[in-house]
Parts: sequence; structure tokens; C-alpha cells
Amino acid sequence: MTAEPMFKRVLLKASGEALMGSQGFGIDVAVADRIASDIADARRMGVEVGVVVGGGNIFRGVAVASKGGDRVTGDHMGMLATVINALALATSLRKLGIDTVVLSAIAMPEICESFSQRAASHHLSQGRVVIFAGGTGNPFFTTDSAAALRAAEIGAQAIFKGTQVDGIYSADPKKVLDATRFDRLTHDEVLQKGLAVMDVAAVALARENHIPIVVFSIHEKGGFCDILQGGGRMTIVTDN
Ligand SMILES: Nc1ncnc2c1ncn2[C@@H]1O[C@H](COP(=O)(O)OP(=O)(O)O)[C@@H](O)[C@H]1O
Ligand SMILES: O=c1ccn([C@@H]2O[C@H](COP(=O)(O)OP(=O)(O)O)[C@@H](O)[C@H]2O)c(=O)[nH]1
Repeated sequence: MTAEPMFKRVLLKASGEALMGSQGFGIDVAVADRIASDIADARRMGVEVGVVVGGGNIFRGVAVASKGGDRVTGDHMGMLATVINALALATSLRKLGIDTVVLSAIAMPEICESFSQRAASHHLSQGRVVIFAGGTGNPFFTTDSAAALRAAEIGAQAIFKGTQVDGIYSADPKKVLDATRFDRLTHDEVLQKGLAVMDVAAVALARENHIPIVVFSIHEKGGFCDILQGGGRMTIVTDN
């Protein structure tokens, strides 16, 4: 393993479910603290880290729509859930002495700064961890798409999708027990094979902007830094 990190600036996507731990709902502070310690270690390696947090541990817009409610209102609720998670993760990072700012796609100045590309780049270049809250700020999108969008905007060299599984498999490994894991794939292959670890819009946006996607288990302590140093268990998605 090399000491020099593979990437200088990355975008980490942490799903809401990751923050939930083994609880059925909400935030497990111990889990948020653990994810924060991995981000802190990456910062200490000199990597600039932007983080997009999901909201699925609290609310998903489709839950409203599936019960006959208005999808747009449901998505607004989902986006607000991501703000709650962003504040929780920022709290965990600050406890570790990591300078952290939350930038929200939905203006709520009493609570956090509003997102702008310029503010994000400025804070990152000052060595702060930037947590992007509120997804893209638009309904009918996901925080995976927000991750691809913010990665493009900040010029991230890779998107790290921290999820429940340790890479991309031939089929969902939670459902197909003998699914096999890929070490490498292209964006085209992920889309053509319909590998549903990340939504199509997110993969397409990453492909268009030539941004590699690393899929890894967010639950593996130290996993994020191992990969940044050229080791670890993951699937990497690249142009070719
Ligand atoms: N081909 C696949 N390879 C890996 N995971 C897959 C695949 N197809 C579906 N999945 C599922 O996708 C999940 C990640 O997608 P997502 O809904 O964004 O979860 P989360 O937001 O909780 O990380 C994984 O936990 C896995 O169960
Ligand atoms: O740009 C976005 C991002 C998220 N959401 C809403 O926020 C919820 C939580 O985000 P997501 O499902 O992506 O969270 P995760 O699965 O990563 O926990 C989604 O279900 C949507 O309702 C949205 O409307 N627009």
C-alpha cells in the first residue's frame, strides 16, 4: 500500500440507512461517530472530502406517493431528512476536531449555509469537510444523483458510494446469495447490465463527466482510507 492517497479530492456518498445502524429508524450516534472517524482519517491523509448524505433512515418521498399522497411533498420531506442527517454527521465530525460546514441545496440560513459551487470549492480548499444537504434540491431525484452532481461541481476525482454491500455484484447480493462481485466495471457495463447499486441518472452523470465510482462497504471501519491508499475491498467503475 502506498502512503500517498490515490485521490486529492473525493465525494463520499453516505446513505441514510448507513447512519441508522442496526436500528429500524433514525440515527445511531455511535455509527455516525464511526463514519466521521473514517472521514477524519481521510482528512489527516490530506484528502479533501465532500459528503452527500441520504435520508432513507428517516423518510423517502415514495413512501408518501405509495399511500396516495403527493410525491413532490414527499420528496420535500425526504430532502429535509437529509438535512437532519447532515447536521448529525457534522456534529460527529466536529467532536473529532474536524472543521466542517453543511451546505444545503434548500436555503435555511438559520440552520446552515446555502449551497453554491463557489462556497463549496472555497471551504474544501481551506481543508474543511463539506457536507452537502438537501440532495439536489429538486423532487424526483435521489441523493445518488446529488452525489454525482456535486462531484462534478467540485471537480472530485472519484465518487465513493459507501453502502451496505462491499462492491457491485452480478445481482443484488442481499437477494441472490451466489452473486459474484466485480473488481472493475465501466460505466457502460453498469448501465447495460442493469446493476442497480446506484440509480441510472447518477451513473450516467458520472459517465458524462468521466468520474470514477468506487462502491464499498461503509460499515467496514478503515475501509474508506484503505481504498484511498490503494488497497481495500471495493468495485471501481471507470470509463474503460
Ligand atoms: N448488482 C448489485 N450489486 C450490489 N448491490 C446491489 C446490486 N443490485 C442491487 N443492489 C443493492 O443496492 C443497495 C445500494 O443501493 P441504495 O438503495 O442506494 O442503498 P443505500 O442507499 O442504502 O446505500 C445495496 O445495499 C444492494 O443491496
Ligand atoms: O435530490 C433529491 C434527493 C433526495 N430527495 C428525497 O429525499 C429522499 C431521501 O434520499 P435518498 O432516498 O436518496 O436517501 P438514501 O437512500 O441515500 O438514504 C428521497 O427518497 C427523496 O424523497 C429528493 O427529492 N431529491
